[in-house]
Amino acid sequence: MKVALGSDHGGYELKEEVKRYLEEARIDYKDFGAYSTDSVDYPDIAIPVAEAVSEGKYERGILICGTGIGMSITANKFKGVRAALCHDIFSAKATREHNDSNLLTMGDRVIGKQLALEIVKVWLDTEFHGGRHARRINKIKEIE
Ligand SMILES: O=C(CO)[C@H](O)[C@H](O)[C@H](O)COP(=O)(O)O
Repeated sequence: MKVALGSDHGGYELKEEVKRYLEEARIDYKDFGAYSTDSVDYPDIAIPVAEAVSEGKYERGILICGTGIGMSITANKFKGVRAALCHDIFSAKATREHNDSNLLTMGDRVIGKQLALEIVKVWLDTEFHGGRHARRINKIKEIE
């Protein structure tokens, strides 16, 4: 699995932790920035990451800002991107099983590092359940 990873300045510290986790787990990823805590506009990072997922260059994306909201709003503008803002384990698991979400967003100013890394692990490891959920996703695809 290839993961496109990005953050703005508000999510930089957590992105670096997620990078360390992906490296330890031997999961292939590309860091699309930010590369420091210098202020950057979240769409400037969300757009290339969501585009890469939309075009199928990366199977999954992870975007982190202060709240995860700006990243989620931006990423969900892209065809085929199903971005899910998750700050708990239940939602992270459910959004994979039910929504086949291909992009995870989180807020570094909202949750702690340990919970965030557990969310990343569950979200990456959980399979889509298909069935009735696929029918619902197809209805979303029809309006894209
Ligand atoms: O996009 C956001 C809110 O939806 C993010 O939390 C940003 O990180 C935040 O808006 C950045 O705020 P700052 O005051 O410029 O650090």
